Amino acid sequence: MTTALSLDAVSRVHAGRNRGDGGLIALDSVSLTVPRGRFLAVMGGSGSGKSTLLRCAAGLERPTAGTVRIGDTELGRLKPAALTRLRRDRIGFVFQSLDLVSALDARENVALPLLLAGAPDDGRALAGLAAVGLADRAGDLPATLSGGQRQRVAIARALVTEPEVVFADEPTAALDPATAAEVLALLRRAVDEHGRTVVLVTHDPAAAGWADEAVFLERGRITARLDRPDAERARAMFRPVGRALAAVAR
Ligand SMILES: Nc1ncnc2c1ncn2[C@@H]1O[C@H](COP(=O)(O)OP(=O)(O)OP(=O)(O)O)[C@@H](O)[C@H]1O
Repeated sequence: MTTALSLDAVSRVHAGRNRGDGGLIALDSVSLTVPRGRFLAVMGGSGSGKSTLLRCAAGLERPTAGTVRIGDTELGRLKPAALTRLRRDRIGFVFQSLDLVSALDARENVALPLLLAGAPDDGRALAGLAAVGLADRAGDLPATLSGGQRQRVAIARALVTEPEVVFADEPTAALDPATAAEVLALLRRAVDEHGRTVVLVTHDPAAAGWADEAVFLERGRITARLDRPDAERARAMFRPVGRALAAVAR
Protein backbone atom coordinates (compact mmCIF):
# COMPACT_ATOMS: atom_id res chain seq x y z
CA MET A 1 0.00 0.00 0.00
CA THR A 2 1.44 3.36 -1.00
CA THR A 3 0.52 6.30 1.18
CA ALA A 4 -0.63 9.39 -0.70
CA LEU A 5 -1.18 11.64 2.31
CA SER A 6 -0.46 11.35 5.99
CA LEU A 7 -1.02 13.62 8.94
CA ASP A 8 0.66 12.84 12.22
CA ALA A 9 -0.63 14.65 15.32
CA VAL A 10 -1.36 17.82 13.37
CA SER A 11 -2.60 20.80 15.37
CA ARG A 12 -3.39 24.33 14.28
CA VAL A 13 -3.90 27.02 16.87
CA HIS A 14 -4.97 30.56 15.99
CA ALA A 15 -3.36 32.98 18.39
CA GLY A 16 -5.38 35.85 19.77
CA ARG A 17 -8.75 34.13 19.40
CA ASN A 18 -8.95 32.77 22.88
CA ARG A 19 -10.69 29.74 23.96
CA GLY A 20 -9.08 29.90 27.35
CA ASP A 21 -5.65 31.51 27.13
CA GLY A 22 -4.16 29.16 24.57
CA GLY A 23 -5.76 30.64 21.45
CA LEU A 24 -8.37 28.97 19.31
CA ILE A 25 -7.60 25.32 18.57
CA ALA A 26 -8.87 24.78 15.02
CA LEU A 27 -7.20 21.34 14.72
CA ASP A 28 -6.31 19.24 17.71
CA SER A 29 -3.73 16.50 17.14
CA VAL A 30 -5.27 14.96 14.04
CA SER A 31 -3.67 11.81 12.61
CA LEU A 32 -4.78 10.40 9.29
CA THR A 33 -3.41 8.17 6.54
CA VAL A 34 -4.85 8.12 3.04
CA PRO A 35 -3.57 5.32 0.77
CA ARG A 36 -3.16 6.00 -2.91
CA GLY A 37 -6.33 5.40 -4.92
CA ARG A 38 -8.64 6.16 -1.98
CA PHE A 39 -11.53 8.63 -1.73
CA LEU A 40 -11.76 10.15 1.75
CA ALA A 41 -14.60 12.40 2.93
CA VAL A 42 -13.90 14.79 5.80
CA MET A 43 -17.16 15.68 7.50
CA GLY A 44 -18.23 17.82 10.40
CA GLY A 45 -20.34 20.79 11.38
CA SER A 46 -19.54 24.42 10.71
CA GLY A 47 -16.34 25.45 12.46
CA SER A 48 -15.31 21.86 13.25
CA GLY A 49 -11.98 22.34 11.43
CA LYS A 50 -12.63 20.74 8.02
CA SER A 51 -11.17 23.56 5.93
CA THR A 52 -8.25 23.96 8.30
CA LEU A 53 -7.47 20.25 7.95
CA LEU A 54 -7.60 20.53 4.17
CA ARG A 55 -5.47 23.68 4.10
CA CYS A 56 -2.82 22.13 6.36
CA ALA A 57 -2.85 18.85 4.40
CA ALA A 58 -2.46 20.70 1.09
CA GLY A 59 0.38 22.92 2.27
CA LEU A 60 -1.72 26.10 2.11
CA GLU A 61 -1.39 26.64 5.86
CA ARG A 62 1.42 25.61 8.23
CA PRO A 63 0.32 23.54 11.23
CA THR A 64 1.32 24.73 14.68
CA ALA A 65 2.49 21.18 15.49
CA GLY A 66 2.70 17.77 13.86
CA THR A 67 3.79 16.59 10.43
CA VAL A 68 2.10 16.41 7.04
CA ARG A 69 3.44 14.25 4.23
CA ILE A 70 2.44 14.08 0.59
CA GLY A 71 3.92 10.75 -0.48
CA ASP A 72 7.30 10.72 1.24
CA THR A 73 7.71 14.49 1.28
CA GLU A 74 7.36 16.18 4.65
CA LEU A 75 5.81 19.57 3.95
CA GLY A 76 7.20 21.23 7.07
CA ARG A 77 10.74 20.73 5.79
CA LEU A 78 10.13 22.56 2.53
CA LYS A 79 11.13 26.17 1.91
CA PRO A 80 8.29 28.37 0.58
CA ALA A 81 9.37 28.07 -3.08
CA ALA A 82 9.57 24.27 -2.88
CA LEU A 83 6.19 24.15 -1.17
CA THR A 84 4.70 26.25 -3.97
CA ARG A 85 6.19 23.86 -6.55
CA LEU A 86 4.82 20.86 -4.70
CA ARG A 87 1.32 22.38 -4.63
CA ARG A 88 1.58 23.19 -8.33
CA ASP A 89 2.98 19.86 -9.51
CA ARG A 90 1.64 17.25 -7.11
CA ILE A 91 -1.69 18.55 -5.82
CA GLY A 92 -5.00 19.43 -7.47
CA PHE A 93 -7.60 21.76 -5.95
CA VAL A 94 -11.34 22.15 -6.40
CA PHE A 95 -13.02 24.80 -4.27
CA GLN A 96 -16.61 25.72 -3.51
CA SER A 97 -16.27 29.20 -4.92
CA LEU A 98 -16.22 28.96 -8.66
CA ASP A 99 -12.69 30.18 -9.08
CA LEU A 100 -12.19 29.84 -12.82
CA VAL A 101 -10.45 32.74 -14.54
CA SER A 102 -13.32 34.66 -16.13
CA ALA A 103 -11.30 36.01 -19.09
CA LEU A 104 -10.11 32.54 -20.15
CA ASP A 105 -12.26 30.00 -21.96
CA ALA A 106 -12.86 26.51 -20.57
CA ARG A 107 -9.89 24.92 -22.34
CA GLU A 108 -7.53 27.72 -21.30
CA ASN A 109 -8.70 27.38 -17.70
CA VAL A 110 -7.95 23.65 -17.72
CA ALA A 111 -4.57 24.29 -19.38
CA LEU A 112 -3.55 26.85 -16.75
CA PRO A 113 -1.80 24.42 -14.35
CA LEU A 114 0.19 23.03 -17.29
CA LEU A 115 1.30 26.51 -18.34
CA LEU A 116 2.23 27.42 -14.77
CA ALA A 117 4.36 24.27 -14.63
CA GLY A 118 6.04 25.26 -17.90
CA ALA A 119 4.53 22.28 -19.72
CA PRO A 120 2.96 22.65 -23.14
CA ASP A 121 -0.75 21.97 -23.52
CA ASP A 122 -0.32 19.06 -25.89
CA GLY A 123 -4.01 18.31 -26.06
CA ARG A 124 -4.29 17.31 -22.42
CA ALA A 125 -6.64 20.18 -21.58
CA LEU A 126 -9.07 19.25 -24.32
CA ALA A 127 -8.86 15.57 -23.36
CA GLY A 128 -9.57 16.58 -19.75
CA LEU A 129 -12.62 18.56 -20.83
CA ALA A 130 -13.81 15.60 -22.90
CA ALA A 131 -13.45 13.37 -19.84
CA VAL A 132 -15.90 15.59 -17.93
CA GLY A 133 -18.26 15.71 -20.91
CA LEU A 134 -17.49 19.28 -21.98
CA ALA A 135 -15.39 18.96 -25.13
CA ASP A 136 -18.01 20.94 -27.04
CA ARG A 137 -17.75 23.88 -24.60
CA ALA A 138 -13.95 24.24 -24.84
CA GLY A 139 -14.11 27.71 -26.36
CA ASP A 140 -16.75 29.09 -24.00
CA LEU A 141 -16.11 31.56 -21.19
CA PRO A 142 -17.03 30.51 -17.62
CA ALA A 143 -19.84 33.11 -17.47
CA THR A 144 -21.68 31.26 -20.23
CA LEU A 145 -21.55 27.90 -18.39
CA SER A 146 -23.90 26.62 -15.68
CA GLY A 147 -22.67 26.18 -12.10
CA GLY A 148 -22.36 22.42 -12.58
CA GLN A 149 -20.49 22.84 -15.85
CA ARG A 150 -18.09 25.30 -14.22
CA GLN A 151 -17.39 22.81 -11.42
CA ARG A 152 -16.74 20.14 -14.05
CA VAL A 153 -14.21 22.46 -15.69
CA ALA A 154 -12.67 23.01 -12.24
CA ILE A 155 -12.37 19.22 -11.79
CA ALA A 156 -10.77 18.83 -15.23
CA ARG A 157 -8.32 21.57 -14.25
CA ALA A 158 -7.53 19.88 -10.91
CA LEU A 159 -6.82 16.57 -12.67
CA VAL A 160 -4.88 17.80 -15.69
CA THR A 161 -1.45 17.53 -14.08
CA GLU A 162 -2.25 14.00 -12.81
CA PRO A 163 -1.72 15.09 -9.20
CA GLU A 164 -0.96 12.70 -6.37
CA VAL A 165 -3.80 14.10 -4.26
CA VAL A 166 -6.88 16.09 -5.25
CA PHE A 167 -8.33 18.26 -2.48
CA ALA A 168 -11.93 19.35 -2.89
CA ASP A 169 -13.50 21.79 -0.41
CA GLU A 170 -17.31 21.68 -0.58
CA PRO A 171 -17.25 21.51 -4.39
CA THR A 172 -20.97 20.82 -4.57
CA ALA A 173 -22.23 23.33 -2.00
CA ALA A 174 -23.73 25.65 -4.62
CA LEU A 175 -25.26 22.88 -6.76
CA ASP A 176 -28.64 21.15 -6.79
CA PRO A 177 -28.56 17.47 -5.72
CA ALA A 178 -28.64 16.01 -9.25
CA THR A 179 -25.85 18.27 -10.51
CA ALA A 180 -23.89 17.66 -7.30
CA ALA A 181 -24.13 13.90 -7.95
CA GLU A 182 -22.71 14.36 -11.45
CA VAL A 183 -19.74 16.28 -10.07
CA LEU A 184 -19.10 13.70 -7.32
CA ALA A 185 -19.36 10.88 -9.85
CA LEU A 186 -16.48 12.51 -11.74
CA LEU A 187 -14.31 12.51 -8.62
CA ARG A 188 -15.28 8.88 -8.02
CA ARG A 189 -14.28 8.01 -11.57
CA ALA A 190 -10.92 9.73 -11.17
CA VAL A 191 -10.29 7.35 -8.26
CA ASP A 192 -11.68 4.17 -9.85
CA GLU A 193 -10.38 4.57 -13.38
CA HIS A 194 -7.20 6.59 -12.90
CA GLY A 195 -6.10 5.65 -9.39
CA ARG A 196 -6.23 9.26 -8.16
CA THR A 197 -6.49 10.03 -4.45
CA VAL A 198 -9.28 12.41 -3.41
CA VAL A 199 -9.85 14.23 -0.13
CA LEU A 200 -13.31 15.79 -0.08
CA VAL A 201 -14.42 18.23 2.60
CA THR A 202 -18.18 18.28 2.95
CA HIS A 203 -20.99 18.74 5.41
CA ASP A 204 -23.35 16.86 3.08
CA PRO A 205 -23.94 13.19 4.06
CA ALA A 206 -25.06 12.44 0.49
CA ALA A 207 -21.62 13.53 -0.76
CA ALA A 208 -19.90 11.23 1.76
CA GLY A 209 -21.78 8.35 0.13
CA TRP A 210 -19.37 8.58 -2.82
CA ALA A 211 -16.31 8.09 -0.62
CA ASP A 212 -14.45 4.94 0.49
CA GLU A 213 -14.06 6.28 4.00
CA ALA A 214 -15.40 9.18 6.04
CA VAL A 215 -13.90 10.84 9.08
CA PHE A 216 -15.95 13.12 11.31
CA LEU A 217 -14.46 16.19 12.91
CA GLU A 218 -15.75 17.80 16.05
CA ARG A 219 -13.99 20.82 17.52
CA GLY A 220 -10.80 20.01 15.65
CA ARG A 221 -10.67 16.32 16.57
CA ILE A 222 -11.56 13.19 14.65
CA THR A 223 -14.39 11.69 16.69
CA ALA A 224 -15.61 8.95 14.33
CA ARG A 225 -14.67 7.05 11.18
CA LEU A 226 -16.82 5.13 8.73
CA ASP A 227 -15.61 2.59 6.20
CA ARG A 228 -17.55 2.60 2.94
CA PRO A 229 -20.05 5.17 4.19
CA ASP A 230 -23.45 5.42 2.62
CA ALA A 231 -25.49 8.59 2.92
CA GLU A 232 -27.78 7.08 5.57
CA ARG A 233 -24.96 5.98 7.88
CA ALA A 234 -23.16 9.28 7.35
CA ARG A 235 -26.34 11.15 8.24
CA ALA A 236 -26.85 9.04 11.36
CA MET A 237 -23.25 9.72 12.39
CA PHE A 238 -23.80 13.41 11.87
CA ARG A 239 -26.75 13.73 14.23
CA PRO A 240 -24.83 13.30 17.48
CA VAL A 241 -22.11 15.59 16.14
CA GLY A 242 -24.75 18.22 15.38
CA ARG A 243 -26.25 17.88 18.84
CA ALA A 244 -22.86 18.23 20.48
CA LEU A 245 -22.16 21.38 18.48
CA ALA A 246 -25.51 22.84 19.41
CA ALA A 247 -24.74 22.14 23.07
CA VAL A 248 -21.40 23.96 22.77
CA ALA A 249 -23.05 26.94 21.09
CA ARG A 250 -25.60 27.35 23.92
N1 LIG B 1 -7.49 32.60 10.10
C1 LIG B 1 -8.15 32.29 11.21
N2 LIG B 1 -7.99 33.01 12.33
C2 LIG B 1 -8.64 32.69 13.46
N3 LIG B 1 -9.49 31.65 13.59
C3 LIG B 1 -9.69 30.89 12.50
C4 LIG B 1 -9.04 31.16 11.26
N4 LIG B 1 -9.44 30.22 10.36
C5 LIG B 1 -10.31 29.40 11.01
N5 LIG B 1 -10.45 29.80 12.28
C6 LIG B 1 -11.29 29.14 13.30
O1 LIG B 1 -10.94 27.76 13.34
C7 LIG B 1 -12.09 26.94 13.53
C8 LIG B 1 -12.20 25.93 12.39
O2 LIG B 1 -12.48 26.62 11.16
P1 LIG B 1 -12.66 25.87 9.76
O3 LIG B 1 -12.86 26.93 8.73
O4 LIG B 1 -11.56 24.92 9.59
O5 LIG B 1 -14.02 25.08 10.00
P2 LIG B 1 -14.96 24.32 8.96
O6 LIG B 1 -15.31 23.04 9.59
O7 LIG B 1 -14.30 24.30 7.63
O8 LIG B 1 -16.22 25.27 8.92
P3 LIG B 1 -17.25 25.61 7.72
O9 LIG B 1 -17.97 24.32 7.40
O10 LIG B 1 -18.16 26.63 8.36
O11 LIG B 1 -16.44 26.15 6.59
C9 LIG B 1 -13.28 27.89 13.60
O12 LIG B 1 -13.58 28.11 14.95
C10 LIG B 1 -12.76 29.15 12.95
O13 LIG B 1 -13.41 30.29 13.47
